[in-house]
Amino acid sequence: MSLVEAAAAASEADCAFKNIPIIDLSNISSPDPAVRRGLADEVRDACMNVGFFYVKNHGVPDRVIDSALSNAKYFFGLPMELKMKIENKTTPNWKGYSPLLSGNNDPNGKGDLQEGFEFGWESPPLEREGDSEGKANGVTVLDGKNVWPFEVPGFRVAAVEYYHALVNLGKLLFPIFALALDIDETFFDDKTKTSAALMRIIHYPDQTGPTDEGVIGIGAHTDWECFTILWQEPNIQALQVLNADKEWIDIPPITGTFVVNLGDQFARWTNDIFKSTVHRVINRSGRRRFSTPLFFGTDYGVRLEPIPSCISPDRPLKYEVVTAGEYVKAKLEATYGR
Ligand SMILES: O=C(O)CCC(=O)C(=O)O
Ligand SMILES: [Fe+2]
Repeated sequence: MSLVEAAAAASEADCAFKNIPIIDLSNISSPDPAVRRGLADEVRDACMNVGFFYVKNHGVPDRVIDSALSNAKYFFGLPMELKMKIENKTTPNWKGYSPLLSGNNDPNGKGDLQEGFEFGWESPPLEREGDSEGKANGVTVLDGKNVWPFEVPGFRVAAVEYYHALVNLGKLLFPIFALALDIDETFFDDKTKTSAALMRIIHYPDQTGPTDEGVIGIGAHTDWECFTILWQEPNIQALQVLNADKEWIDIPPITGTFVVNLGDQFARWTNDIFKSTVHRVINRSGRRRFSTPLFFGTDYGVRLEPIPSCISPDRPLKYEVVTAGEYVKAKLEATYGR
């Protein structure tokens, strides 16, 4: 069955999921093509019907996650005037700190009840603390250097180690997504040379008690890149995903997993055969919550041209072709203002 036929056969019922699949990545680097094909088939079902899946046996050590998170928690605990020294609106590339309610992912919302810290690629080894030297890959306004708080000496090293662990995982996932699309496993290699991946560390305060409907942790939105690899704080239910019946489905944290969800760039590459599914966060747990998405896109200069097998007379091209950088930049401007 062709991709377009498979997408047409994916029934409304399949997309009215009540939970999301868990995919085991133990064999992601198997030398046996049949094993990789089996994994790609699982990924393909999840991408066509849900747009979200958990991954287990992903190979990222807990120590790396814990170290980045403990530094980030210390950072978020600093006085506001210190955090605001590296506010994202003062940097040319939206890197740095974003205070509570400064971003708004849902145009119908009044602001996202979260503070965050965002950074992109930089190469280890990191020889000194503080401000970064700049991104070796930089080609567009979205690249360029990261900004780091001088007050938290271990943050940069720990966060960049975590970032690279997730970028390496993402680089293993791209060939599987390509196989799932019946294209060559190397299809994304020359489109992901500079690791156009942004990591965001997010702190959601607790939101119990009467709440303004227009203010939640992150309003209903889709992600902008190809896919997101998300770590969620254990034991706190806050993330929800919208299914085809317009029901919000809880996506609880599962120990030892990341959530992987597709974003708009994959929807554009695949003419919506891969779903970029709407999701949101509401933290009514009674505790503050942390999470870390890594948003992994194609290089900023790459045009998001649909893969030919995703177009047919019955399924004409849905999106205007733009570059990945133009797309992400427009979304950053709309979300954080400029
Ligand atoms: O915090 C989460 O669980 C999800 C965050 C998210 O959806 C985002 O930052 O795009
Ligand atoms: Fe998201």
